[in-house]
Amino acid sequence: MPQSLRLPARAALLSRCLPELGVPRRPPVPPAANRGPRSLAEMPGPSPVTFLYDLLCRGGLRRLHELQVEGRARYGPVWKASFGPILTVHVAEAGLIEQVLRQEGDFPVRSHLSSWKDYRVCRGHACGLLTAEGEEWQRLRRLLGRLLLRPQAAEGYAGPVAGVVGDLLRRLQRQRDRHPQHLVPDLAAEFYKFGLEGISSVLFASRLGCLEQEVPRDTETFIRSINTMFVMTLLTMAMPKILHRLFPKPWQTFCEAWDYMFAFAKGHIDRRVAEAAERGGPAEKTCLTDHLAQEKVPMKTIYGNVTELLLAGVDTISSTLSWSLYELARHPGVQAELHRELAAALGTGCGPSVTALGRVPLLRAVVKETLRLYPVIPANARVVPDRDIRVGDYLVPRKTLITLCHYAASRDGRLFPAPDSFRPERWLRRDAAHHPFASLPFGVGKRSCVGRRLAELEIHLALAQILLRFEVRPEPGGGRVRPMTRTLLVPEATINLQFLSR
Ligand code: HEM
Repeated sequence: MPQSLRLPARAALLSRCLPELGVPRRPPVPPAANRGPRSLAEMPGPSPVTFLYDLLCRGGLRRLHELQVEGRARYGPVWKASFGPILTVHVAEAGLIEQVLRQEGDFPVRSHLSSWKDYRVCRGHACGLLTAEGEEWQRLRRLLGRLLLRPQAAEGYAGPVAGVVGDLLRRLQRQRDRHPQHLVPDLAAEFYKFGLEGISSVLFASRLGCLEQEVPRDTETFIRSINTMFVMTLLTMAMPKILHRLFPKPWQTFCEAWDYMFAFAKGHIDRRVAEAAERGGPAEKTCLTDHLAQEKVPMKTIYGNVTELLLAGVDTISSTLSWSLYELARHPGVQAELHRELAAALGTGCGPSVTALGRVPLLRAVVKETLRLYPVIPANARVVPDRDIRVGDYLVPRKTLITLCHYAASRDGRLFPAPDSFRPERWLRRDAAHHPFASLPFGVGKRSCVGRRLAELEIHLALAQILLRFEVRPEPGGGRVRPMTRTLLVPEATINLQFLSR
């Protein structure tokens, strides 16, 4: 690894503390020796027909993450492919992902061809932080960054989140007590409910009852709508718009799922705002909706943002928790060591605090390793709208969609020996091969995940409490569960684990 690719320690520390500052400045990657850049026409890649064949006949959209690995093996770290009507340049190597992200500019654009944005335009909804662009995005980002990303802000949510973790434990206990083998079936479904309850406690300071014995029907429908919307996202993007008229079902289903999510969020926001108006003063417990209302953010903008935050806080948390426990169950040695460290740092009896969890680096390493193997967002994207950019040996024309293949990059054997193995210890002693852009589950820089601190808080608190209370084991006779792409990377089959009391 060239020295220039390693982050100076202080810059790395600064970027971790202040992700808002953007991608840390480092010298640009030097051009290939004695050669001008190649054009897009010279870039290798499958023909549209081959790509379509791969998609439709070899496992479809669910295998998109594997196609990243195959693409890199076949064409090298940069290749082009047409995804339906969209031509996209795939970049599947840490150094080149870094090169793209360093050129993303002041207002990074994730994608200019998004069915999510089309839906908002179609229904007249405001964009939230996920879908907004330009100065509108920057205004929202400053505001939400202050309310979610500052360490003190996220720690302020520890109380409500700990309450939700308590409910999760009671629910897991009930589920495993019901089963003769102490199995909790379909863990991801349990953690969807936890994710939704957790993010709602932060957004509305109220509880939805997702973790009660009887789950309210509207929360079940909300979770189903998220699933449907994600399944339809790739399909609606891959279909040229003209086909929406000929085969209206996918676009209709996609819109109905969003309609439900917007209506669900609006109901909760309106209730919260009405309660505040009735009280005529600040509530005892404030929440993000209160903060946005106090900042005089227009209601339409609050609806747009809260809907997107609700959505962003469900699958991401569920997938990460499910895979973490799945891998810990398959690696009893790591689980035993983590349990030992948690018990030593937190003692038994009292619940873990954020400060105490900071004394368990293995917990953080387990989550990082889980997200390296199963990045919830297996492929991200960037578009540089106003200039051509250099990517490796190529000059990529402005406005080209660039797919950042994080799944392939984080399973690159040159940077992660035994790349398909779960080895959390690799994060405890970083070796010379460490590259800061090789595993970027939360992204990096100005447009990185605004919910990162909240997500880590939820995941760390939940894992610590679960492991202090239970030993998790694989389902007796259960097979290997692989990931699949459903826009996000999720388990292909249900993850069922045994929960044995400690
Ligand atoms: C394990 C959990 C999570 C993972 C792995 C994750 C990952 C990501 C990634 C990769 C991005 C895109 C970054 C980029 O384009 O550079 C992102 C953006 C975002 N995430 Fe998360 N996320 C998680 C949890 C959450 C939670 C709990 C929330 C809600 C509070 C959230 C809210 C958002 C928002 C609003 C954005 C858009 C930020 C922007 O465009 O400025 N995420 N997330």
